[in-house]
Amino acid sequence: MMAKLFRAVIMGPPGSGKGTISERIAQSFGLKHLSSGDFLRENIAADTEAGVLAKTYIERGLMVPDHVMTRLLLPRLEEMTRHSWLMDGFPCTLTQAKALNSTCDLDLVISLNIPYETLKDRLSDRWIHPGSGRVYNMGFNPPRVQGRDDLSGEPLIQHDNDQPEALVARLRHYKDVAKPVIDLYKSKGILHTFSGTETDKIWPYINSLLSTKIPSRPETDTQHIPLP
Ligand SMILES: Nc1ncnc2c1ncn2[C@@H]1O[C@H](COP(=O)(O)OP(=O)(O)OP(=O)(O)O)[C@@H](O)[C@H]1O
Ligand SMILES: Nc1nc2c(ncn2[C@@H]2O[C@H](COP(=O)(O)OP(=O)(O)O)[C@@H](O)[C@H]2O)c(=O)[nH]1
Repeated sequence: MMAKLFRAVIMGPPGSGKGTISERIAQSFGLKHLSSGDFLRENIAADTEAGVLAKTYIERGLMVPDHVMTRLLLPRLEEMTRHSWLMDGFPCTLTQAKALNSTCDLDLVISLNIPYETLKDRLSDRWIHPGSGRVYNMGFNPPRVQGRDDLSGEPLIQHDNDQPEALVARLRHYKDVAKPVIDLYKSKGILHTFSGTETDKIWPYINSLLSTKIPSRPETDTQHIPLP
């Protein structure tokens, strides 16, 4: 059991490696990796009222409105009083960040700062297993069988909005909405920014930062567990 509960958020533009790094953190430090995208997909699959609503936005390549996100996520976080977690994909906006603030005290925020050319290259080569949200990259972490998810064997797909034509608008939007969130966490003294073009080079810095903040690693809690 961890001595003290630890709550962290990872932020960054599309393709910056949030999901990839979150998995490593979950494996190394035993935090639960919570992903807003996974949580939305679960709600969509379960046909919940919020899931049906969220789907109409996601299908159009739009962000889900703040009130839908907070209504979905905050009650689940409130249930996790006995767990340490790392949240990936939430908060995205200042409204979401303020709502999260009223629910819990964050210990740390990781912000990934990755050059545009790198994001473009990675995303144009990102393949996704739509059922689980597992991601692959044909150069960096290819699936064992080309075009197939490692666990289910189901086909992988690419998202239109990962292609360069959509990326510029997505990045501009990310910068606009994320800036006040980053400023908020900076003013609280909990923001740690990591820059670079390769996850494998950034990872040791994140690893050593977290090693100073999370002394022990529980033997349980080692898997990626999407929100229930
Ligand atoms: N915090 C959030 N606020 C609003 N919409 C969200 C949020 N998190 C996820 N979404 C919606 O769910 C979709 C899927 O999210 P997910 O994080 O899996 O993928 P993504 O958009 O490809 O992000 P990234 O490229 O950064 O991994 C998003 O495109 C967006 O429409
Ligand atoms: N070439 C390369 N690809 C990477 C690297 N890190 C992550 N990726 C891939 O880049 C894509 C985006 O990473 P992901 O973790 O999904 O980023 P997110 O959108 O911020 O969650 C995925 O296809 C990853 O497999 C890296 O250092 N080099």
